[in-house]
Amino acid sequence: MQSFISPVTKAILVALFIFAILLILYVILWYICRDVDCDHAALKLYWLGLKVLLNQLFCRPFTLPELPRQHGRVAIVTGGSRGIGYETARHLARLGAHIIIAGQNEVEGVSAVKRIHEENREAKVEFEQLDLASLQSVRKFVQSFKRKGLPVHVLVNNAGVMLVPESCTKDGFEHHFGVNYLGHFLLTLLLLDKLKHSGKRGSCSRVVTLSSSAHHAGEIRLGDLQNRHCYSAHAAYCQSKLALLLFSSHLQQRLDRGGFPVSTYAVDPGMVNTSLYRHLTPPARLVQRAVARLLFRRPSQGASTVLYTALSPSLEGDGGGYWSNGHTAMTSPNTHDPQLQLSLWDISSRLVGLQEHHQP
Ligand SMILES: NC(=O)c1ccc[n+]([C@@H]2O[C@H](COP(=O)([O-])OP(=O)(O)OC[C@H]3O[C@@H](n4cnc5c(N)ncnc54)[C@H](O)[C@@H]3O)[C@@H](O)[C@H]2O)c1
Repeated sequence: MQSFISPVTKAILVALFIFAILLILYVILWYICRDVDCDHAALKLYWLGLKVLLNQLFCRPFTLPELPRQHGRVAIVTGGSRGIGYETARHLARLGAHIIIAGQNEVEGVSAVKRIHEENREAKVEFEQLDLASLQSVRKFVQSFKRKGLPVHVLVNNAGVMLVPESCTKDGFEHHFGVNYLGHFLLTLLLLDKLKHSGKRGSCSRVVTLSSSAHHAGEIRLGDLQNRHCYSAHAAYCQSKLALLLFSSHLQQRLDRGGFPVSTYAVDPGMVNTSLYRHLTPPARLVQRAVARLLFRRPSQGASTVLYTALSPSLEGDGGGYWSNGHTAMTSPNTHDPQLQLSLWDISSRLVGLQEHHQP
């Protein structure tokens, strides 16, 4: 049968249809966010999530190439007892590395160690207590690790929380800022002498930090890092992920200036089906659960770019970047602002009470 609609009219109708769908989705998001929003942070985060999901629908997940055996090498994975961190630790253990799972929940940590041992009797894996919501706990973890006399070749700053209700860490910092960012800032800098001594030219030790595409919706307000002006858990999460990205990039510049054999990588694991989403508002959680099985990545897929940046010889000496789905990815423009990086670094050092000699 002959069609009466010309190709141009067809294209216009398709474009109008897509526009209408996007408009409807935007209005739904706006409705879901209306009670929790502040400076449209929630709306921006969910809109971003929608774009990432569409991208994941059409883009194949990155397939991890074969990675070298890791015998004699030591890796620390924060929050390695579940989700992306667990899959990262499991894979590293399979490759023969000695793994320290660092987490705040001992029961979960011990169970993760047991599961890895069940799969691989030879695995060298242990759990160590680390609560990133307490600077004292971070310092205690580093002291206890240093007493073991082990080197550290890979540090994976993986642990994180998202959209927890408004609360403070033991040191009085906003929870996302304190756990996701400041805790890892202090941990990395306290371990830096170990990382410097464990790496060598041609085989740098590596710091892999889990950021997120959510950083695109983030803003660093140097005068209000605790988000006290107008609190939104959404804005706080996005800010913490942007701060991690600025930290990772600035740390690489400092290490390069000192000629130290340590490389840093910031990673977006994609949207992965883990317990990270448990604090979403009820309507958003309902939608997330409905689409998660179909569109979200599995934790092992989320861990693949983490493992790639942590271990791939092809990335040797190629630090300082932001990686997603096995490739370098675009960051938000303010990530490259050197003054912002430096100011954030100085403020963070002061907040965690870091001595000069710990800074590269
Ligand atoms: N899941 C995703 O879609 C996604 C997307 C982008 C970025 N990320 C990032 O990936 C990382 C891992 O997240 P996930 O999806 O596996 O989530 P998850 O909730 O499964 O795991 C988070 C881990 O962090 C640990 N943790 C939380 N608070 C801690 C604290 N105070 N001290 C020590 N450990 C603590 C938890 O115990 C857990 O092991 C996070 O940094 C997250 O922001 C995840």
